[in-house]
Formats: sequence, C-alpha cells, structure tokens
Amino acid sequence: MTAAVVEVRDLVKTYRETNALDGVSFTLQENKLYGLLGRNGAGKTTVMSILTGQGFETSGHVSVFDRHPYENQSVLSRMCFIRESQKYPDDFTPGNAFRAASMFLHNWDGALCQQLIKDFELPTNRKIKKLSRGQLSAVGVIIGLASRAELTFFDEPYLGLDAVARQIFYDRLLADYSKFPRTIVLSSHLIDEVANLLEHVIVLDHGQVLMDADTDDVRGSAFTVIGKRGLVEDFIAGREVIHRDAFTAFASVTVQGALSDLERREANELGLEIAPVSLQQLIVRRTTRHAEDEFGGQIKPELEEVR
Ligand SMILES: Nc1ncnc2c1ncn2[C@@H]1O[C@H](COP(=O)(O)OP(=O)(O)OP(=O)(O)O)[C@@H](O)[C@H]1O
Repeated sequence: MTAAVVEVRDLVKTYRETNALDGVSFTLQENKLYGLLGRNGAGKTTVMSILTGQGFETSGHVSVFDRHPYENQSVLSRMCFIRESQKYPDDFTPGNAFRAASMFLHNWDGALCQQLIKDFELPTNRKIKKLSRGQLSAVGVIIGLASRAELTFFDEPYLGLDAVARQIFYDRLLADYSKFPRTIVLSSHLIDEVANLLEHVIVLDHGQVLMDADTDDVRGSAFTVIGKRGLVEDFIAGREVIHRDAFTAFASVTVQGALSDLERREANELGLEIAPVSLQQLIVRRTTRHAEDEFGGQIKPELEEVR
C-alpha cells in the first residue's frame, strides 16, 4: 500500500484582490510521478510554493510528510523545488551551486550530477549569471534529478532548453525514477511532450482542481467521432459533449465515456472514424468548457494551448 506524502485540504490563498487558490484539495502518494497542469495563473506555482515552505496559506490544511512544511527543516531537507526564477548568489558558478545542493540534500548523487553535466554539456566554471537561458535551466534540472529527494517539484524546468536537451531531461528523469522511485511533481505547459511520463495528473483552473486522475483513466475517458454530420450527431446522441467542431457536411465531436466493441463496429459500419483524444486536447477542452460554464458561455471555445 502506498502512503500519502502530501495532503492538501480546502487550501485557500488570497493575495489582496486575487483568489490564487480557492479550496484546493488533493493527495500525493509516495513513489508516483505527477503532472500539475493548468493555464497561466491557474495557481500551480502558488501550490508548490506553499508545499515547499516558501509561502503560507490563507486557510486550509497542508501537510508534507505529516507536518506543516513552513520553516520545518526536517520536512524541507527531504524535498527539492526547482523553479525557473531560482536565484543564485552573484558570483556562483554551476559547480558552486552543485556543491551547495550536495550539502543540503542528503540523497544527493554526485556521480549522477557529473553524468548530467556531460549530458547537458554544461560549463561548470562559468558564472551562473553569464549562462544562457537553457544552460541556466540545465543547472536546475541537474540539481532536481541529482537530489534524488523523496519529494521533488519541477516548476516548468525546461524554459530555454532546446528540444534535444528537453528529451535528455525526460529520458534521464524516467530512467532515474525507475531505478529510484520517489514522488515527483512536474508542472508543464508542454502537455503532449510530458504526457508519457506522467502517472497521474492534477489540473488546476482558476485556483480550483478541475481534474485529479490517473493518466490512463483520463486518456480512456473520452473519444472523438468524425464523419458525416447527421450520422455523427445520431451516434453521439445522449452522450456528454466535451467539444464540437461542426462544418456544413462534416462534424468532429469529442464526447465523454468509452465505447463498447459493439458501438465500435457500429461506427465502422456507418463509416465514422473514432479517434483517441490526447491528454493535451482533453485538458484544453475541459479547461475551455469550465471557463464557459463559469462565465455563462461568454468565452468562445478556442483550441489554444494550455498556457
Ligand atoms: N505575490 C503575488 N501577489 C499577487 N498576486 C499573485 C502573487 N503570486 C501569484 N499571484 C496571482 O495568483 C494567481 C496564481 O498564480 P500562480 O503563479 O500560482 O499561477 P501558475 O499556475 O503558476 O501560472 P503560470 O503557469 O503562468 O506560471 C495569478 O492570478 C497570479 O497573478
């Protein structure tokens, strides 16, 4: 049986005029790889800041390793928070940053750190403030991976990393996680890119939890029917529609639920195409629909990326 590493109940964070978190509840289990997803301003960084003791909730319950993390060294030493806006002392080199991290993080793996320095071709003696944006991100990614912390948060760690470097990050993350299971939370806008890594997704929207489910369940929870408009509409009658693209003669409609073998055969006989829905499409569609519901249908369904 897995144990809960993080418990969040009815978490509220209010900044003067903004409700950044508005009653958020979820649990993170040990040894699981989570995606914390959502549009800009959804509240992802705010949650991670509170869980890593860098911020304080307005109300609600937060526990990490059964304790409140704020100024709690016994909790903080078991976790690592990698964020894009990480500040380092002015004269620090990556080498200095890695040495400092190795002193603070007691599961630190020096050999893995050296391997990752090579993988990312990182100049370790150059001042951090002189590094390119991608190299700066690599410093964070290396610390996050080599920390082997029991609980690691990566808040959009890839900014500036090119496609090759991002792939190196995903590959090393998965390989090391398989050998040394731990709880990892990855916040990302590049949902399709990270979808295959994630075992469970939590989607925030306007400070609320919109989705909290295992990735496989999410993927199997909807499908798209494409074909002649009348046939599509008849076929999906009675199902909950998540998204609809209708043209004069054709329609592409994404609906909630799964299809039986019989229904699949029926669709085939009618000449309808049944397409799976990617995690990104599903999240974009749910997020857009949530916004429509909240704002009384004032928002057009736009298929923009979640960011
Ligand atoms: N220090 C602050 N003062 C006032 N408002 C804040 C502060 N920090 C965050 N907010 C607001 O709280 C909300 C949630 O912000 P947060 O940074 O948690 O979102 P996010 O999901 O991480 O967004 P992004 O994907 O753009 O990084 C936003 O509306 C943001 O403007």
